[in-house]
Amino acid sequence: MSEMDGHQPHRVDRPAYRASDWTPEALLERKGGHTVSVVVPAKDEEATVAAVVERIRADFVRDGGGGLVDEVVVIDSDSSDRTAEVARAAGAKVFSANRIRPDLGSVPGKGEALWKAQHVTRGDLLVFVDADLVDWGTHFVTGLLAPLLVDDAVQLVKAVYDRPMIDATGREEESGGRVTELVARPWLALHRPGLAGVVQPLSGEWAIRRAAFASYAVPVGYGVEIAALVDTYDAHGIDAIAQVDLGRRTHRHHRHDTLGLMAVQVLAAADRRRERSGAGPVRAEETVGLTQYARGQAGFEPRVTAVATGERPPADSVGMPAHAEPGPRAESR
Ligand SMILES: O=c1ccn([C@@H]2O[C@H](COP(=O)(O)OP(=O)(O)O)[C@@H](O)[C@H]2O)c(=O)[nH]1
Ligand SMILES: O=C(O)[C@@H](COP(=O)(O)O)O[C@H]1O[C@H](CO)[C@@H](O)[C@H](O)[C@H]1O
Repeated sequence: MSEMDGHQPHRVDRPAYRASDWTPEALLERKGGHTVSVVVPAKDEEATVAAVVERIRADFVRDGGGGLVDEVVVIDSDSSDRTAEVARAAGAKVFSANRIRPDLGSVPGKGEALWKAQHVTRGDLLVFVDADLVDWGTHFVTGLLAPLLVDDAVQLVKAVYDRPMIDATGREEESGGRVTELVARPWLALHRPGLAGVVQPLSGEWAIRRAAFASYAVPVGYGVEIAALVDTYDAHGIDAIAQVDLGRRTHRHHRHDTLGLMAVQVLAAADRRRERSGAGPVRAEETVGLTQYARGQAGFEPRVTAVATGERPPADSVGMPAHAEPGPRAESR
């Protein structure tokens, strides 16, 4: 296993690593023959997309080439606002998702944007960053790239961060990641317990080797992240997945009703992969360990809860014991 600045690259079975442990300069020395495309999927993000593009370009793109990042590409999903214009003005290469490979048609969705991005980017390393970020930093890019540059075994890098929900008054009201907590983590607990160590399975900031991503089927909607995670695990094993602690991230949040739509897409993508191993229907164990996370002294610490998932047989299938009379004999006095 290679080292960077005296540190071991992060593995899922270890505490998430900190982005600050890799300097841009040290990473640039390790870049070698790699090319890096930062891809920003955007739908109606005119308020935030320019800052995302400008800050990444300013820190990592050199106009003559040779920077840590070779291109910043915005994939516009039919925005109804000025997303494409402001992104282009910020220096991004901007493509309209439905104009990429028109021979293949077009459907709305984030996964569609990321799948089509493969046809208009040239990096062998792809870094995906959402366009609606508010509280973030360009260390997101170095942190996500580092494990791919220092360890050939790593195929996918997932962001780990605090995800506070900020209300209209700017007050932090609770933690975000509602589909993560209510859909993704429970599904992983039931069907891929080996991925319980992934702190943010749906994080929208992630990096992947193009060759791996290009070998996966990609859900057209919000199932793209859970799919890439499960596909990497199934194809390359747990050691191909790294996590990096990026500190804190806030973004524009969905209303609850639209989260339902996202949940359907995450579940549909996951369920398509549930029985991939051909092992037949997954027997729900009597109890399942649900792993949840809270940030502690040493980073994100897991808390595992045994959740009862067993079932009783139909009542009419269990005969009464010979001596017992039917009726509420167990009534407490
Ligand atoms: O059809 C879509 C839906 C979403 N997005 C982008 O994908 C990212 C994540 O989407 P969203 O913010 O809706 O999800 P959340 O982060 O709130 O779960 C954002 O940059 C969106 O602009 C996109 O490019 N096309
Ligand atoms: O993590 C989640 O539960 C969802 C919703 O987050 P919030 O409840 O709005 O903070 O957000 C993530 O999931 C989406 C589906 O994978 C990704 O596309 C988003 O980028 C990511 O923020």
